[in-house]
Amino acid sequence: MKSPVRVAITGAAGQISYSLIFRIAAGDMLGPDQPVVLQLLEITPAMGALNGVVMELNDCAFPLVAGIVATDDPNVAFKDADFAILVGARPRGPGMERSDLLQANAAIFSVQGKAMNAHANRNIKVLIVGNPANTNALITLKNAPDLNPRNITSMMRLDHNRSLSQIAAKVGSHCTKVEKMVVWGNHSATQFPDISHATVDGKPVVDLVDNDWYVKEFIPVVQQRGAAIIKARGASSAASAASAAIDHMRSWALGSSGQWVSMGVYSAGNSYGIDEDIMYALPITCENGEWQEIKGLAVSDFARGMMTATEQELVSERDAIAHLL
Ligand SMILES: NC(=O)c1ccc[n+]([C@@H]2O[C@H](COP(=O)([O-])OP(=O)(O)OC[C@H]3O[C@@H](n4cnc5c(N)ncnc54)[C@H](O)[C@@H]3O)[C@@H](O)[C@H]2O)c1
Ligand SMILES: O=C(O)C[C@H](O)C(=O)O
Repeated sequence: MKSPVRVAITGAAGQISYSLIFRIAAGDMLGPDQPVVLQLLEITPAMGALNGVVMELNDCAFPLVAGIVATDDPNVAFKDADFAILVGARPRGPGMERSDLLQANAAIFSVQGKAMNAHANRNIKVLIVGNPANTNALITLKNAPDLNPRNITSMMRLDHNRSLSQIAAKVGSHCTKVEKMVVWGNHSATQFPDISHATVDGKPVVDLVDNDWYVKEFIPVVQQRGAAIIKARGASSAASAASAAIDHMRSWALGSSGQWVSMGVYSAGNSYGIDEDIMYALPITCENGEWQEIKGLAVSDFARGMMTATEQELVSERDAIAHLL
């Protein structure tokens, strides 16, 4: 057995965490030989509910759980953390504009960025899930100047996985046969799920589907999938979001075995001419605990238009919270 690593999770009494924490505890994220200390953060009014989650975790008697910390203090939650998954965020309330949502979350993520900067392991791997995830990640990064910006990422893996499954269903294959999918940009309705490089069983997807399906069905379905789940379930995606967070962290920590994944990363130095001060999802491979951008992919005029639209949205989100950076 390895020595335990510390995994901080925020929003730990919420619905995503109710799936996420138990799967981490079962070894799905870091492997069956990696014990974990779970460091769970909630707001003070939710500490009772968090206590219930801790009771259930104890009742599972997970072999890999080496300790549990439940707290409403970010300085305690992030202490020596090796991994952090920031799920807790302020949801949009009635009458709230997108800019109000950005401001409310800016307050949360600046406090948490500062706490990680002060207390976390210097090599901490951070994933932001709480929406608006990319811009929350940018705020976190700006408030953690002593951490390597490469160690702060935002979640696009749910969009990536949704894309794999839509393509597999369309061509009558399995999602494990779909490779080289890329989702660019923001985790929002402007995201660009790009099939130009994708293959199924090695065959180009663009040869297997028609362009009308790609532009008029596939792209809008993936862009709007979060809203469709909310409509169907009466609540936003939770188990699938947790599963994507597990996939993101596992690929990053243990490697993606040459597979392409989509991750929201700090855009400095990107090879696609994207604004260099946003969190933008790029095509990525992971090896030895590091992510690498896949550089130099061909970009058609159509793709460039889509990549620019989602870039512009991220720039305007950054502008809306610029005074807080
Ligand atoms: N990036 C993605 O792909 C993706 C997918 C699905 C959902 N989401 C987002 O994830 C977030 C969480 O979703 P959920 O369904 O679990 O919501 P939820 O409301 O069930 O849980 C959120 C939890 O966060 C807690 N919280 C709020 N502020 C906090 C703070 N400052 N510190 C610690 N905890 C805090 C709340 O008390 C609550 O328990 C939402 O913002 C949602 O939009 C993102
Ligand atoms: O919470 C949402 O708005 C949707 C969520 O981000 C999702 O993609 O399922």
